[in-house]
Amino acid sequence: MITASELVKRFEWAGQRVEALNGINFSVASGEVFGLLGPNGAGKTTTLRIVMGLLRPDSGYAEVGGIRTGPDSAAVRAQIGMVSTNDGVYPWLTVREMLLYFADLYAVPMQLAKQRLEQISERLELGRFIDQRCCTLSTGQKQRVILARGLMHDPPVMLLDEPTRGLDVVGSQTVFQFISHLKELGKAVLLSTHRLDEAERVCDRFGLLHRGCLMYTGTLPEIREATGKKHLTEMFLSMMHQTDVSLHGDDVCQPA
Ligand SMILES: Nc1ncnc2c1ncn2[C@@H]1O[C@H](COP(=O)(O)OP(=O)(O)OP(=O)(O)O)[C@@H](O)[C@H]1O
Repeated sequence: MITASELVKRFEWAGQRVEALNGINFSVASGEVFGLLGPNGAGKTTTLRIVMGLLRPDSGYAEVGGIRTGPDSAAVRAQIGMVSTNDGVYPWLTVREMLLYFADLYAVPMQLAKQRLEQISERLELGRFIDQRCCTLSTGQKQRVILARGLMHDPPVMLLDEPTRGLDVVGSQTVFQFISHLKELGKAVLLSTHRLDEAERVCDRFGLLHRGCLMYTGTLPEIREATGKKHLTEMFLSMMHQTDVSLHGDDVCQPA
């Protein structure tokens, strides 16, 4: 459902060149949760933005449902629900108004949108604050609304960029239960997170990203075998140590 092929992205900033992605490859099938894990600045958000079609790669490509993504690919965006903590909610609309407005933007018929709203509201427990203005919501409530918004047009693909950022344990738990639910619905889910413990529970496969390189890709047993480490946290630390050593005086990292 999602394919990333040899994605390369560089940024120029204040005369400095940043190699945000160095030719990464992965795929995510329907009904699969793929965890894109990496430290700050590894290139996770850049990857998600390319898949969403918000950024154009310098080379390589991303496809969703067999269609190349890019800033002009409205057909691709209709297939994707994007959840990012940077997304604002409309402060003066109530939760209900905002979710129905987003359904309308995606041309979902009003009757169907209302049905979806009811189902999603039940699943994410929005009922208590659904008629409250978004500016009055707590961080956790707002995040549940953002998750709901990504689902109003029932897309086959969900991109979740740090969906638990700023949430407490209970809020994070709700989000991860929601991700399991997306999997049951047969969605292809691309998840970027720092919550390695939760990722270990909910993801089917992983990509360990560091400095724009996908160092390891596979199921947990496959990455365990490749790294000789049991838990994601240990794999993660070992990967960072290895690349820090190999990057000394060099700008190119070597995926394993
Ligand atoms: N628009 C931009 N202009 C310049 N540099 C950028 C831009 N967007 C991203 N970068 C750089 O590209 C690299 C990857 O950034 P990205 O946001 O993809 O990382 P990330 O893995 O999502 O990090 P985090 O976990 O901190 O959110 C970083 O060095 C970042 O500073």
